[in-house]
Amino acid sequence: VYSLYCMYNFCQSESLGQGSFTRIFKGSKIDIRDGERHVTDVLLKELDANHKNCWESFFEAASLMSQISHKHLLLVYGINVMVQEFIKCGALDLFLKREGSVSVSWKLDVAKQLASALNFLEEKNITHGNICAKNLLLAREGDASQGSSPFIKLSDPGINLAMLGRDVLLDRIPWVAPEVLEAPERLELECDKWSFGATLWELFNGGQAPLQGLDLERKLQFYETYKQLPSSEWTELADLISQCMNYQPAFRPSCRSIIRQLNSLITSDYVILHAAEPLPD
Ligand SMILES: N#Cc1ccc(Nc2nc(N)cc(-n3cnc(CCO)c3)n2)cc1
Repeated sequence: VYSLYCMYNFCQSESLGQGSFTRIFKGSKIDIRDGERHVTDVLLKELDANHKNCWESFFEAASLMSQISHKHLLLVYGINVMVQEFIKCGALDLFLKREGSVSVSWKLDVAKQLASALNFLEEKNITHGNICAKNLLLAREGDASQGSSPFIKLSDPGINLAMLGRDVLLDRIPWVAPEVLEAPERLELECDKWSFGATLWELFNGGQAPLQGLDLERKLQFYETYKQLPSSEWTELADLISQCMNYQPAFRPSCRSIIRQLNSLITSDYVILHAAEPLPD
């Protein structure tokens, strides 16, 4: 395998000028092979903003060049780099593990933001297919004492579920909805509701992965015997999670119902009793 792990980093400062539609930068490609770092100088060619409309031909040319090789032809290392906005605090699961205790209202705020992102996707009839705390990025940590609240962004779903091998799907239990295991090519909106339930569970369990440590056989049995995740002592929350994780897709709540139930959770006295930050005196 040529390069197991390849990270591009390029410094905007080393702009080498302009092509006709492109800007070019000097960068370095870092490969780690047999535990050694190999740094290769690269040139990064970026389609400039006002020519985004011809990116197909830009990529076509690049992919053509990357498929052939000749000593007098330029080597194109790759074009499959997704460039995302860098989100300040990274993935939510790691944040929750690092942070330990965040307040119940902080968690409900994050849950509501995810629910509104799902509501938006539902209105567009778009199924995400990979809702989990790992794919929630924390743009703003939020600080109760400063009165600022957290702000999350849902990451891309990654490779389509239908393209993944069965073991990968099994390993995604309990985030992947049971019906998806049998027909991963027929993704319906309801499967995001199931994953929302599993993500709520992560959110209220310090970011730990549900069913962690179970092997694939036991994970499959969990579905085959219609099991539910260990429920929270907060019964209204446990109810919402089990409604979302209903084995009958049609019985799962709509996004509007999820948002309504989250709003009533926010007003419940459980929040006051379990505020992680000291109560205002
Ligand atoms: N310490 C630290 C730290 C790490 C990362 C970021 N920022 C950032 N920005 C993004 N656009 C995507 C991600 N990201 C993280 N894990 C995944 C894979 C699962 O989705 C994606 N992280 C900020 C701080």
